[in-house]
Amino acid sequence: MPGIYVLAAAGALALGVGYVVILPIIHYFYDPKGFRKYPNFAPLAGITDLPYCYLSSCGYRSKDLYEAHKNAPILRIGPNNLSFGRIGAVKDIYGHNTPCIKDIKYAMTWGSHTHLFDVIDKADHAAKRKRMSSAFAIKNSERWEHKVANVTGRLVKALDAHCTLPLLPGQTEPQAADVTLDYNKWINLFTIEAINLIALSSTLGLLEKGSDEVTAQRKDGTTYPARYRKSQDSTAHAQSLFVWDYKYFHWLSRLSKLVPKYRQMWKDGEPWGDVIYHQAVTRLQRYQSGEKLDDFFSSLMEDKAGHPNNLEWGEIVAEVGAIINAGADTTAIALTQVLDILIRHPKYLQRLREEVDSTLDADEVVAPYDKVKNLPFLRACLDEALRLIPPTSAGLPRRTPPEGAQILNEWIPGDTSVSMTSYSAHRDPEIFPVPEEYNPDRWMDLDNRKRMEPYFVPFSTGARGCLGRNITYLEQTVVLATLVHRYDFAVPANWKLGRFEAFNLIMGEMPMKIWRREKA
Ligand code: HEM
Repeated sequence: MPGIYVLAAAGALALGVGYVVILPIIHYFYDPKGFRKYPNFAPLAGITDLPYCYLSSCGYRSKDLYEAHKNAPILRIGPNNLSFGRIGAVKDIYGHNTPCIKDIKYAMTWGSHTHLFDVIDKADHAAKRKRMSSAFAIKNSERWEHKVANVTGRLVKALDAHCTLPLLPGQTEPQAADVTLDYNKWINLFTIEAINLIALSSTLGLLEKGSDEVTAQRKDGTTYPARYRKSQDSTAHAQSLFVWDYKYFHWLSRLSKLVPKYRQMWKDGEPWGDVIYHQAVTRLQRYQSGEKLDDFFSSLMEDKAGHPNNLEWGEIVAEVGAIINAGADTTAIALTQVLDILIRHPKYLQRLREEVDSTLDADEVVAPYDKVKNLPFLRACLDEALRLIPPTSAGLPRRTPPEGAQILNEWIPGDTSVSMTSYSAHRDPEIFPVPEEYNPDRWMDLDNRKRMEPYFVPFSTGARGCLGRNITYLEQTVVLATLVHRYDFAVPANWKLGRFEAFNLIMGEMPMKIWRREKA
């Protein structure tokens, strides 16, 4: 009798191995889509998605892909997954007329309801986008300037408390005791507060307590303390390692919990859903008590004429999550990078200061948006940083329609996963000469700007392009102008900003000495 069990177990094992290993190998040689003509990004990429998962654990996936694309316009990065490395692919994959839709990668992390960011179906997306787009329109975004000014004022108060005396004449490096600030931490607290105020009229008090500790709430109503940024980043980090293998994502996620490092990562990420839920419930209670507030939540609940949208509660929670998720870390990454780059390019920092100083009064604390929104060099500095290191550098996965699609003059069969990184797009030397150089001047000539803009895709492009563009420029413009007007900065010698690419980049600490400028 035991022999039968052994035989059955051996049979099951053989079937399992056949399914997981042998079938993909047969499929690779059978090659129904003709993908073997494309170079593999890694030796086994035609057979399994695991090499791409491995690449995701290495640090900066998009940068590595860019290097690999130098000799190959199209790379096979998984059995059914092609990466494009020439700029013409941007329009074909992401442009307004693309037949491609978001790939099933987005469905891997669906909750009970889809939201604006992860919905795949075109009609469902159009309905969601229409509901939210008036709130995101430039006129409305600018209406929220007072919210951005409020949070910037609170950031200034916190930074003032970290100020030290100016560097001595001739001193180029800060003393260790003067490095009082992790700028990246504070700018994250700023963007979390800003998006929660804009989206939900909520103030979390993070800039006052200097930490990301908030309340999380389970579906049964019980609450517990949680870390906002840590749970958001850990979720993003853990998901980004395995999500590229659509077939085995859930298995790999479970298996990874056997490794202490990943188990801890998933655990740290657990409160994220409950953090969002608490924010949504708190705002709903205010809505139900009749408070009239000017924020995104109001657009979710009612249309412009004040008629109820009658969304299911699960969808409301999902949309709240999408906005506060998409709207904070991206802007924090941009603001961290641009300051880091400017500190390393003092001549541009000086030019920016002169431009900002020429429009702000010496004692003005928070830069009024009206005064700084059209400063050309300020915008050039921001755009050049977004070009050089896009906060979302990643190849955003799209899926060709069943009948296939023409990409980069190649016919790509249906239901294929396709992508191009903005990191590569921004390095096309024909469009952006000397692409590795930080050169804000390339944005100063209007004709040149017009020529580059179609290929400048930090916010992606087309129907699925970023809706929060106006809001992030509002935040970035006000904050950067305020900071360079009021402070001077120095970072330790030999220190380098750390980056890990999850879906967006996750930035390391930015240790800094900060002091008030004499004239401000
Ligand atoms: C520097 C800042 C930002 C960058 C670099 C950025 C980048 C992007 C990118 C690349 C996408 C496309 C993602 C994809 O196809 O998977 C996107 C979509 C989106 N972003 Fe942003 N974003 C930024 C700020 C914001 C802000 C502040 C908000 C909200 C207030 C926001 C809300 C959204 C939403 C809702 C979508 C989904 C749009 C749709 O699918 O219709 N983003 N963003």
